[in-house]
Amino acid sequence: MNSAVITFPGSNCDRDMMVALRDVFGKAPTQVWHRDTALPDNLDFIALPGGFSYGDYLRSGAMAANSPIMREVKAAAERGVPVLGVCNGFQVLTEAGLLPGALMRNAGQHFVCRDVALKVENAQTLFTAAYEAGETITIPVAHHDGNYFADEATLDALEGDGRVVFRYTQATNGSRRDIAGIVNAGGNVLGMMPHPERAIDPAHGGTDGRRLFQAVMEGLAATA
Ligand SMILES: NC(=O)CC[C@H](N)C(=O)O
Repeated sequence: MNSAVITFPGSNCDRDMMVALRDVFGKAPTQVWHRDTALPDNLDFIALPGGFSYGDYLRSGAMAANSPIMREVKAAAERGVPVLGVCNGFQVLTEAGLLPGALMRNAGQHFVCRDVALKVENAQTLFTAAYEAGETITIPVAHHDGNYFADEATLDALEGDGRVVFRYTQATNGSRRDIAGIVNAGGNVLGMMPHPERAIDPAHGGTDGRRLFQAVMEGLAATA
C-alpha cells in the first residue's frame, strides 16, 4: 500500500494520520508538503489530515483548497484513487469542490472535543466495508467548524444515493440531518469530521477507527 499524507501549514493531525497508516497498512506513508506539485507515483491512498490550515482564516480549509498539491489530489481523485479527508481535511475537500456542501461554525459556537457515537449508514463503501450497516461506532471529534450544510435538494440526493456514510446519533454541531461523513458520487472520496486515526489502538480508548483503514486495505487488495 503506497499512501500519502498531505501536510498544510497549520495541519496538526498529520503525524497521527501517518502513524495510523503505517500501523494498519504496514508501510509508512509519504508525507507530502502542500506546495509540492507532484504526488508520489503509484499511490493507493491519499489522506488529508485534520488541523487548522492557514489558521482557519477566511473559512476553514478555503486557502488550503488552493494549495498547489490540490490540483494533483483532484486529478488523482478523478482517476479513482481513494482520498480520505478528516476534519480539516473534510473542510478542504468541500472547499476544493471534491465533495458538496460546506462546514460551518458549530451551532452553539463551541469547540466540540469528545467521543461521539456514529451510525454507519452505508457499509458498502471502500471505507466502511468492515462495519455492519446500522452499526454504532465510537470515534472522537475535535472541531469548531463541523456544522455540515447543503441545500435540501443536495441533501436528498446524498441520502438517496447512499452517500451519507456516517451520521451522529445525537446532535453534535448542528449538522443538517446529523451528517458526519459523506462520499463523492464515485465512492472513492470520503470526508468526515470525526477522527478515525485517533481510534486505532486500545490505548486510544477504542479501535473503531481502525476498521476504516483495514477496509480500505482489504478492498484495494481484493481488486488488485
Ligand atoms: N481537528 C481539526 O481538524 C479541527 C479543524 C477545524 N479547522 C475546526 O476546528 O473546525
